[in-house]
Amino acid sequence: ICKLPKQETFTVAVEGNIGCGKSTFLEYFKSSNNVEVRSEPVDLWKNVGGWNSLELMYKDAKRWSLAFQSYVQLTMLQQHHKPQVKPVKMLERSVFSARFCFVENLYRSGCMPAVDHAILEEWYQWILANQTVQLDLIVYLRADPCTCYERLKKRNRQEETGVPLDYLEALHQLHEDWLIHQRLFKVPGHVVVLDANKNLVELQKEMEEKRQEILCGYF
Ligand SMILES: Cc1cc2cn([C@H]3C[C@H](O)[C@@H](CO)O3)c(=O)nc2[nH]1
Repeated sequence: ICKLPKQETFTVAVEGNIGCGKSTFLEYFKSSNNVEVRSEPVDLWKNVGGWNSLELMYKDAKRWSLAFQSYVQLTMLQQHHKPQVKPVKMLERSVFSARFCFVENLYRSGCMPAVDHAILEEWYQWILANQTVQLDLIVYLRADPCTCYERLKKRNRQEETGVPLDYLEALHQLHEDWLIHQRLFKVPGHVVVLDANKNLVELQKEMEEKRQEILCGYF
């Protein structure tokens, strides 16, 4: 068996590209009675004071990505900080993927003005310095961009209808740099990689095999 880390609570973040299968993964772990799952607050992003900030960002990233990503930052922080009842807290993405994948992608692709990026970066540095953002393990659902693109199309989320394959390719590269090559940014905690190209049945088998590693977080 594996040993639970000495701290009484254990935080796992499920990371991966758009359409990689995170919701399926979270569904699977929802059934465990010692895990509490915190899905991405997409509904908040789609309705903040009556505005759909997600749609605005996809429609005009230059104008709205700072607004959207700063709201993502706030809501993700709230997810990190909601008091935990069960021993394992499983987050869908984190403040880390917000910064290293999504914000980085918007900035590098020229969709986010440098001043907006600089302001978000200050927020991020302050949060890391002043807030205890606990993260013990990252589960990386690693899938090819084309697989994600097929699933994104099938899911057919209204705000994502204009997302091109190369957007997913850029996000894929940033996830790989962050979680596999670990060149640019330090990864918090330990990374468990699952092959999310697999279909549901095969992926469930892999999740079962790695369940101990994911839930007990032995390193
Ligand atoms: C942390 C974080 C999650 C996240 C999701 N998204 C987008 C990708 C999907 O279209 C949608 C739901 O994940 O939100 C984003 O643009 N920036 C983000 N940052």
